[in-house]
Amino acid sequence: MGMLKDPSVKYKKFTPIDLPNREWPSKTLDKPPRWLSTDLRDGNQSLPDPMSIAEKKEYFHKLVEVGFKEIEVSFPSASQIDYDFTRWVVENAPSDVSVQVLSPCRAELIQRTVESVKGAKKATIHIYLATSDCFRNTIFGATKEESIELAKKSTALVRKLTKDDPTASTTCWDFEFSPEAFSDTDPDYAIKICEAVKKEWEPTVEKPIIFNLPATVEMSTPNVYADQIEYFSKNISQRDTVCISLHPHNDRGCAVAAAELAQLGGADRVEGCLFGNGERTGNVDLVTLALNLYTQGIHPNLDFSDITSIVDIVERCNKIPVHPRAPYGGQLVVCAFSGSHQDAIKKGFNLHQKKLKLEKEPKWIIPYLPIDPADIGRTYEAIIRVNSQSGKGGPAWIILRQLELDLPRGLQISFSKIIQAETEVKGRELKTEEIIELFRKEYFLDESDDYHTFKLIDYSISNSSKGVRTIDISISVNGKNFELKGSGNGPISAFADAVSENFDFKLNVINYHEHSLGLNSSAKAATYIECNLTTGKKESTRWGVGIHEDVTQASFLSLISILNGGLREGLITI
Ligand SMILES: CC(=O)SCCNC(=O)CCNC(=O)[C@H](O)C(C)(C)COP(=O)(O)OP(=O)(O)OC[C@H]1O[C@@H](n2cnc3c(N)ncnc32)[C@H](O)[C@@H]1OP(=O)(O)O
Ligand SMILES: CC(C)C(=O)C(=O)O
Repeated sequence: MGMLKDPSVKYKKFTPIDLPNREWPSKTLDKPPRWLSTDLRDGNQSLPDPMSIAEKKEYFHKLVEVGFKEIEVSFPSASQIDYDFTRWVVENAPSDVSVQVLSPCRAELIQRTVESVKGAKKATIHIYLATSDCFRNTIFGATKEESIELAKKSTALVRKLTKDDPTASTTCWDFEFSPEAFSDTDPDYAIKICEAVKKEWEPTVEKPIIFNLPATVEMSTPNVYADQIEYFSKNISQRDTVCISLHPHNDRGCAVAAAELAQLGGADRVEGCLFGNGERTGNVDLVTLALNLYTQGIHPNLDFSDITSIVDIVERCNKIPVHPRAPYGGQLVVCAFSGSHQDAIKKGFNLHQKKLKLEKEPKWIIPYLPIDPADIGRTYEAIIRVNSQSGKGGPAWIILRQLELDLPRGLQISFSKIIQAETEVKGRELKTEEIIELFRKEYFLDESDDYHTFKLIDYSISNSSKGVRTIDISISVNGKNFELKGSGNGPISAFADAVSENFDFKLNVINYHEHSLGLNSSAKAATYIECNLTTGKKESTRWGVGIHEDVTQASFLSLISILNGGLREGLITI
């Protein structure tokens, strides 16, 4: 069948509400909302493979650990499993966590639902009733007035069984009403039914009623939902006795935007799921909402310092993977493959490290990284990964992070060619350990019993005349020992002179860099030397790397590293 040439014959454009004096566009988010997790209800009811009791318990503990104080744990009248789990929660929930349970406006189901939370320290009875024309007419065939009457009757029943029941007075009761499909409901009718419910419940400023205004199916652009919420917030009476809650689904992929804009419209609370699990395309992703606040300098009152453990439990219990590109928690979101991104991130971290020496907590201003991965328990190592799209910055970053070697630009370029060739041979990303192994092998950093390599055995340096140093070196190669003499304006030039005088190739130093490694007594020196290596008519440029406690010996090891490179490539023959 395929797409219609003119979809307007089948799909009606959503009619936005008329809100000429909307204020939300000029507001900003300055504080976190109240949060409700519905992972165990909306999230669970939509799973191909619903959570087991054990998984629900584990998940509940994680939600409490993260800091949720309002958790919708079940639809107790749905099954004995849901009912029994609710009883477990009642017995195990911390006293400051409100246990929320959901019921449709059906008397027998409301009774069962209230029964399920008897004895709870804090409990919220959440009832819902579809109010959009589509739902009301299609499902119930009820008039608007009939729906209002059903909502009033259901509220009165909840009240009778909870805050008005003296035998239930040990529980701190809250009440939530959802005009289901609010985002597709006539705004004035939504207010009318909620006014009727509020009149039945009689909330106070101290104990506000929760009106949860769901985008049960996301029908429009996020700004429209913001308008709907602002309109409701401005027109519901006794606003200070009302908590406006959001429950956006993600059918158009705009749930996060809708939730953020609707908070600007006046909402006080957000219902959603971790990493956006839930019916169809999911509920709004609470991780993204919370960390979006965090990266604006506003603590969300939820703790995602160990986001990896949260990803693990969400994936394991839902049996649905977190998308690799899910904001903040996705496996690929704190890593860069492309060379320019890697270069920018590496430079950003270098700058940040310098600022850390001057101030305790410098502002986080790193290209391409909106959040410090360490803040959410992610390692830097994962930030930069290397494939054929990477340039010199990626491998250099990994060498820096893993070996503390801060390669000079020329050596980065030289080593990146080795890496590029390897990524093309392998046709995939190179693992960190593969890059380290390639680096150590390329620059002979490991003691090798390979007979066909130069080894430094010993050396002594003396001052022969003003500014001239002489050196006696013992080196071995191909199992033979050589005693060499050389002189120069320093140890390195004297070493190069000794080698050049005694073998049929010349070493000419053109670049030198060094830095310390480690701290205090365990400190070592890392040296990086680039030389022109001339043998007969052949000339090549090579880098060498040397690490040793003594900076002079480190330099000599760099030169040895160059000689071994020349030997391996057949530039030098002994
Ligand atoms: C937007 C949401 O996610 S709301 C939460 C939805 N979650 C669930 O439904 C999960 C748990 N549900 C259940 O276990 C069952 O549906 C029960 C226990 C609620 C009802 O079971 P049953 O009586 O067998 O009804 P069944 O599951 O066949 O659903 C059909 C009934 O649902 C009612 N229904 C359909 N849509 C809705 C709705 N949006 N709101 C309220 N009731 C609805 C229908 O009116 C119908 O009632 P009827 O049988 O009296 O005509
Ligand atoms: C029960 C209600 C709040 C719901 O889940 C929805 O409208 O999506």
